[in-house]
Amino acid sequence: MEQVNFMTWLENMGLSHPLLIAGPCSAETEEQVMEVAHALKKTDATVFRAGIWKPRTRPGSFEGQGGKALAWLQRVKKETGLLTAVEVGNAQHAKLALEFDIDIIWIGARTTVNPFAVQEIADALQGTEKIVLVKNPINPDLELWIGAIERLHKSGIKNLGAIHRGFSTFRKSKYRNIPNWQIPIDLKTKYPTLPIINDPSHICGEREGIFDVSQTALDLKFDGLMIETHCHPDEAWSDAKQQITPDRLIEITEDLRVRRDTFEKEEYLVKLDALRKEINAIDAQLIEVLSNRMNIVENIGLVKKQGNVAILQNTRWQEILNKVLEDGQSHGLNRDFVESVFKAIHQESIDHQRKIIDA
Ligand SMILES: C=C(O[C@@H]1C=C(C(=O)O)C=C[C@H]1O)C(=O)O
Repeated sequence: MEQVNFMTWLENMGLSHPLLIAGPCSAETEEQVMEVAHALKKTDATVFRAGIWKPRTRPGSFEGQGGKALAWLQRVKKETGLLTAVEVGNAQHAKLALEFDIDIIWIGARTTVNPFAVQEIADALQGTEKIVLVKNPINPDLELWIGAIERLHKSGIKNLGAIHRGFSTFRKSKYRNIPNWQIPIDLKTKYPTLPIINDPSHICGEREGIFDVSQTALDLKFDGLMIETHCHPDEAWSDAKQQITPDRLIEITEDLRVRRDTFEKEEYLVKLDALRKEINAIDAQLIEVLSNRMNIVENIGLVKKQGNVAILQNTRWQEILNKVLEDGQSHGLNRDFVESVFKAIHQESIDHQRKIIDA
């Protein structure tokens, strides 16, 4: 995909703050949709979202009102001036969204994982001037996310963007979908102008964490937020726990801080420069230390080869891991961080020893 300015559609909105997309998880009734939309007029929201085709994990949950809710969204636009956004899961949905003049069409996380479905949607939307956003796939796979965006781009769709809604995990976590911030950062590195919207509602899966995740997103220079909003969240037909009221949305956006891209004052730049030099020196030391460690690991590999002993020595590895976790804690380092660093080191040690033993 060539580097074009993907930011144009967002710049054309002329906003003085990050883009805010808000609205209920699901369009339930025409009254509910209109009530939320009118309440959102007093917030910073520019776009009204509502799910009308809901991919549910198991049958029997509310699966959305389907095509008939598209007319309700048209009424939202007419009465409130808000732009409208829906999720599409197949080509038929995409065609209907175009027919009903929906402004923003997004591809859901469960659809992004399937290149066949994405291609069919890209074909249905071919050449559209509408804004098309791609949610990250449920699994932490940057290439799959990029692939979906590229399919749309190849279909002549210029007004593109991404939505970061977090990733499924088997690990216990305070999030419903772990953010894995490095993945959207990698996407931004590859396509610097591609707008990325953060979806704290799906990352958190509950109301409490929404402010913190939104602030993190703004600190990482995300271009907007998509926050599920409902006038009576506890009575919502889907995802009741993660929806907030329009009043709470106002409180959150008032408290959020938008940071500058770069420092304006020289004195800060001087301080920053000195600290960055220290970081550079420490990074050089880290590389040196890691390389020394691998040399010793390789020597152990030679001994193992002579003795015909297996690479993995789990008792020793557990002893190391427990020791570093303890040391890490006393140095104020996050446990998950220390664990993932040392697991990566252990994996690399195994790879180095394999080269020695299998040589
Ligand atoms: C280096 C060794 O080989 C493997 C790698 C380890 C490490 O990187 O610290 C620890 C145990 C082994 O699974 C070893 O046996 O000590």
